[in-house]
Amino acid sequence: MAWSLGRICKSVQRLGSLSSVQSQLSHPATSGSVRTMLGLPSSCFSKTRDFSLPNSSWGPEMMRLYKHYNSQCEVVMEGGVKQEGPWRRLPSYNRVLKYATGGVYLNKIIQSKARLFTRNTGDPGVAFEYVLFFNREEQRCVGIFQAGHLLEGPPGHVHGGATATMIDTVTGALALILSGPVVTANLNINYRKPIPLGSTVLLESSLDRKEGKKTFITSKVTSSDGSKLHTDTTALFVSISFSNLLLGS
Ligand SMILES: CCCCC/C=C\C/C=C\C/C=C\C/C=C\CCCC(=O)SCCNC(=O)CCNC(=O)[C@H](O)C(C)(C)COP(=O)(O)OP(=O)(O)OC[C@H]1O[C@@H](n2cnc3c(N)ncnc32)[C@H](O)[C@@H]1OP(=O)(O)O
Repeated sequence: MAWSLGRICKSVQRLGSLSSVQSQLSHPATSGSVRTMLGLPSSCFSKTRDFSLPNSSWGPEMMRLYKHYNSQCEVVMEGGVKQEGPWRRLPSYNRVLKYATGGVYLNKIIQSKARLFTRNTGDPGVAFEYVLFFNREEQRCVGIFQAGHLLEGPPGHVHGGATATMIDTVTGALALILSGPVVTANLNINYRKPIPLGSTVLLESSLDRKEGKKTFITSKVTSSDGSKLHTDTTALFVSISFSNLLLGS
């Protein structure tokens, strides 16, 4: 059933409430948490597969880092009492809003087939495999990224655009959590060392500063053991009126 524009805008106004985003992120992630986080009913979402959970394509390094951060999402206290840890895993779906991004004016086929392009391959492991974790206290996000063989740029290495996509994803997620609806205004990437295809790398992003509508985030990509610097980045996100985005203006 198609959504009326009024209903979409109403939901989006709730999305604009940073406190609701923050309060949801202060609770353990569940499959429905993003829905609740965005203040949208389930009919606004398409597939519910959470792509940030391990699958058979994840290699040993990807699993090691995943377990490292995931184990810090919940800590067991004396007496076996479980308590929230410093990190939250961020669930990830291939479509957040069925009718987002000017979608109300788009061709219905485009609307129904549109997918988040980092999550649009059927076969696990061939392109972007990643999971994001958020640390509220430290105001930072980490991404663990395993680069599949379809992301080749220079022979045997990851395409710089694919790396930029992952940097945008991790810095964008942090900006969104900290500032509400934003768009990337500037992404300044220094490529220091190529990333071998098939390898797992760590993306770390942290808040530099906020100035009015602007949120500045810094980020680096390293090898999974942190010994090799692949990129360093500064990013600027600008707060937007989310309803303008939906209306296509
Ligand atoms: C995108 C949806 C966001 C919401 C998503 C919701 C749910 C998502 C859930 C999960 C997320 C899943 C995946 C997310 C993954 C990655 C995130 C991807 C994000 C993107 O991939 S997003 C697409 C690419 N992105 C664009 O498509 C932007 C096009 N662009 C514009 O929409 C405008 O250009 C805008 C709004 C940027 C500026 O609007 P404007 O021109 O009206 O300027 P405005 O006055 O508002 O600027 C205020 C202050 O920013 C300064 N400023 C502006 N631009 C600057 C620049 N480039 N360099 C330096 N400073 C700049 C001004 O100088 C002023 O500074 P001051 O206040 O100091 O004067």
